[in-house]
Parts: sequence; C-alpha cells; structure tokens
Amino acid sequence: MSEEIWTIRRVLTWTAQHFEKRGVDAPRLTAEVLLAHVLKTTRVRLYVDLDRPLEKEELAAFKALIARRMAGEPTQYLTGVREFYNRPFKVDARVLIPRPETELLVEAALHALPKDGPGTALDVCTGSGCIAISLAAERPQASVLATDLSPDACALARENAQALGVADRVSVLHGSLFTPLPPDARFQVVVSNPPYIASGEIPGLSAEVRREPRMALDGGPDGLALLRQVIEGARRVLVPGGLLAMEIGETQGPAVQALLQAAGYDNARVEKDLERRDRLAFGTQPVANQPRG
Ligand SMILES: C[S@@+](CC[C@H](N)C(=O)[O-])C[C@H]1O[C@@H](n2cnc3c(N)ncnc32)[C@H](O)[C@@H]1O
Repeated sequence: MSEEIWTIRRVLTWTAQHFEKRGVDAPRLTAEVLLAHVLKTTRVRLYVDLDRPLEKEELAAFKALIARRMAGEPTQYLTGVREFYNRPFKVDARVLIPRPETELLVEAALHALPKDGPGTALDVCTGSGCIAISLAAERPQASVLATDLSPDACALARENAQALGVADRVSVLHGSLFTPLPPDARFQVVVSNPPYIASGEIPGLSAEVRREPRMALDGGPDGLALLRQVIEGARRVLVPGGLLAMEIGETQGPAVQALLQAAGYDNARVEKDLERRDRLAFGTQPVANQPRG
C-alpha cells in the first residue's frame, strides 16, 4: 500500500482484490472481518463510515493482520473469536475453530434434553467448549460435563463457560475421553466431535487447517480410533434410552453405523449435513439392558 489516504472503502477494495489474487477464501468478507477487528467496530459500521480515513497506526495494525492471514493463519485466530450457535466463543491456536456443521450436532443433542427440567449431558473432546456451553446455555436446568485431553483446551473452555455465564453448570475435566469422570456419572446425552481425520490425510489439508492443533484432527490410521472409543465408552455412562450423538467424517458413515450396531445401540443411524454429506451419527442406549459394566 502506498502513502496516499486510505479510507475504509479503499482499504477494503484493495485488500479484497489482494486476497482474491492470492486465493484466500471469502476475500471481501475476510477483509471486512479483519478491518472491523482492527477498528474495534462491526462490519455494518464499516459501511456507515466508508469515507473515514484510517490512522497510521490502524493501517499498520491492519497490514500486519493481512500478512498473517496471507501466511495461512485462520481469520478466527487473528480476531480471537468465532460465532457458534449465536454466541461468541474465544478461540486461539489452543483449540479447533468451531465449524458451522457442528451446530447440527448441538441441535440434535438438544432434542434429548428436557426444556423445562433438569438434564445431564457429557461432551467428550470439548475443545473450545462450544458444544457443552451451547447445551447449557440453551437448557438452563441442565448440568454438563466436558472432557479434553489438552490442558490448554480445557483452560480455554473454562474461560468460555465463564464469559458466557454457564460456568456454574459446565464442568471441564482434563483427561482422555471418559477417564476423568466420577465413577457413578450417568448422562441423558453423550455428545462428541472427536478428531476423525486419518493421520495420513493431515499433510494434505489446507494451510489454515494445519494451523489447528494436531490433537484436534488426528483420528489415527483410519480416522476412527477416537470414534470407536467414544462408541464403546458411551454405552457405560448413558442412562437407558439416552442418546449418543457424534460428528463424523463424510466417508465414515457405513463404518460408524456398523460400529454402533456392533456395540449394541438401538436405532443406530447416520445423518447428512446441509451439503448432503454424512456428518452425524447416533445411537440410543437400549432401555431393556443396563449400561455395560
Ligand atoms: C475436533 S476437536 C473438537 C472440538 C470441539 N468439540 C468442537 O466441536 O469444535 C477434537 C478435540 O478432542 C480433543 N482430544 C483429542 N484426543 C482426545 C482424548 N483422547 N480425550 C479427550 N479429548 C481428546 C482435542 O484436544 C480437541 O480439542
């Protein structure tokens, strides 16, 4: 950028073109989100102030973000925030950036929690806490436990629970899958978006995704390692009739359905996301049997 006067309009036009030429996703939107972040305003406000010139410091701060975005840092790590289920979650390199398709998982899990009564939910592999916190926020009498193997993710999930006013009903426990749970803990819903990408596919992911924690992505040699353990473990902690709801990779539907059936769930099924790709898998704890010991 030269030393001429840079208004919001001009900066946005220049940056959107620059991003487009370099193959950055959603170039105009990305330019607006980053500029709104630097100017501590909203994207709508930018349009009201299109002719406002940027101060030197503002321009310098924006240029620095452009450079980081060009180097592959995800937009949400740069702004430090991601909207999920209508709430702002703090995100940074400690956690996976919540994806819109995961909102479908929240939607499904909410059906299994009473609207006007107490409920119990477990979110295994909680990351930023987006699923656990959304469930607690949408069901004001529900108690939610959340686990994650990454102590950094647990710390951020706790910060988010605090910031979003549900820390009294969301407990974040550090440890692998079900191991940090009290022995007698039972849940109406177990929900999980575990790592499910096959290890060998990780080098081929976009630069942005590879900036996310490896522990959040790597599902072992076939991508199913964690899903298998969630399917097995949830049988031990679900109440009769309780729901297991998981996010899965688009090629994993048949394998996961078979795993759910083999583990003894009722009503094992796979559902698609809005782009018609297998994305969610469900099983119900049989009512007749006790949970497996
Ligand atoms: C795909 S991310 C999902 C994060 C969040 N639930 C979401 O939907 O955005 C998977 C998370 O699982 C965690 N994780 C990986 N292995 C785990 C394990 N054995 N036990 C618990 N959490 C694990 C990672 O640290 C990461 O936060």
